[in-house]
Amino acid sequence: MKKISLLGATGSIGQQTLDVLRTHPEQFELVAFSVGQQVDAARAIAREFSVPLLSVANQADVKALQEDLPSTEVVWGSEGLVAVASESGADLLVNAVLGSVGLQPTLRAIEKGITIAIANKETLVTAGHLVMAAAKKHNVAILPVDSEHSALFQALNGENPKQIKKLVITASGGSFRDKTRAELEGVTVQDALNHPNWSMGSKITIDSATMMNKGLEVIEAHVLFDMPYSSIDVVLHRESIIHSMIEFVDTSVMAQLGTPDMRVPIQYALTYPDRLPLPQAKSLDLVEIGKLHFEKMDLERYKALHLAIEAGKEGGTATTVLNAANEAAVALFLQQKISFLAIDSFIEKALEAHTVTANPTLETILTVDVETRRFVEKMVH
Ligand SMILES: NC(=O)C1=CN([C@@H]2O[C@H](COP(=O)(O)OP(=O)(O)OC[C@H]3O[C@@H](n4cnc5c(N)ncnc54)[C@H](OP(=O)(O)O)[C@@H]3O)[C@@H](O)[C@H]2O)C=CC1
Ligand SMILES: CC(=O)[C@@H](O)[C@H](O)COP(=O)(O)O
Ligand SMILES: [Mn+2]
Repeated sequence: MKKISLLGATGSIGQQTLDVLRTHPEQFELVAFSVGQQVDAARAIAREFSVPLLSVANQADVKALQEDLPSTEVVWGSEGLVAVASESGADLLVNAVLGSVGLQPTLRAIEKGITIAIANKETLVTAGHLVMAAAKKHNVAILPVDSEHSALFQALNGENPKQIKKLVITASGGSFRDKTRAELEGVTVQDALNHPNWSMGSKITIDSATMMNKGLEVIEAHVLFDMPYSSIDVVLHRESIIHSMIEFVDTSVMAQLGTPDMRVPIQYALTYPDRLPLPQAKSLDLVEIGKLHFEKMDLERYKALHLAIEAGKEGGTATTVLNAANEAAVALFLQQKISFLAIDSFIEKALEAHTVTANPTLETILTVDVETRRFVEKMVH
């Protein structure tokens, strides 16, 4: 039995992780999990999987949950996330929490030698150098869950990374892929949440619509595969069937394909290097699909992708600012306090106002993260 801890159990990735655990009860044991606000769902998960450790976001929820769940220790807040990640005796942490709040639990789990299955891309964007250095020091595997990075990892399949010529990351184009930039004036939250191919949490769905998701993924690929930005391409592929590709030095291209279903990369990270059947996933039928389409990515149309690539090239705290500004701006858009087009202009302003620190410490990253969120929030008041 592999012991699993799960950050973000009530989210889109968290729920699909639980679905994988339900499919293979003989393989996996859930030893700890966290939620944010959804305490009723937490109660149900703790009971269904008989979980000994649970963390919630708010201290106010602890007492009632503890009374209802006598066999579960209930903890809370940022220390609670660290406890779930690193103090539950897990063999593997699935980090499916949203945002850079996932950074410290990830670092603490790595220090304990726990394998990391990472969906939480914000952690790799805000402080990828710290995560990868810690993983190297403690000889811990960082297994990608994000569909594109899982695809790259599967396409690489243990071959020598030095023989990669370039990575090609595919992008669906998001909710507004058929609109010009001028047509984005006045689009609503509801319009933006209507992703053509994937059912995901709100924040990442907005990131897909701005194309910041692909920007974060380019940085994530740079961090995970140690590739220069000049060797990472993005191509628009509206069907989301090819999840990404690697071109090797001899021009041979390895791609990973499949119906868009996050349970596949989630399960692969849980079972790696083995595979297990996943009966609920639909087999790919290329004849039924007929045609796959590819288009050049327009960096003027998708300003957020351009900002992300530039921040990635700059390095240091530039990606911390990019991520924190994006998290804050997307939250404001979801609260209908700013327009869709304000998202990338707020991020641009935050980047312009920031003086980059190279090779930042954890303390610097946490400070820059907080300051950037304040900077963005002040722009609406
Ligand atoms: N959804 C997808 O298909 C994909 C997602 N990802 C990445 O995976 C991560 C999760 O995405 P997704 O599942 O869509 O997100 P969701 O919004 O669906 O879920 C987020 C989870 O994190 C919890 N959470 C949010 N904020 C906090 C906080 N401050 N403290 C503690 N817990 C918190 C939520 O708790 P609650 O709901 O109880 O408040 C929930 O369990 C993101 O980094 C995303 O980019 C990557 C690839 C694909
Ligand atoms: C499922 C997944 O990995 C998402 O990150 C997905 O890639 C979003 O789609 P686009 O950002 O390509 O629209
Ligand atoms: Mn992705």
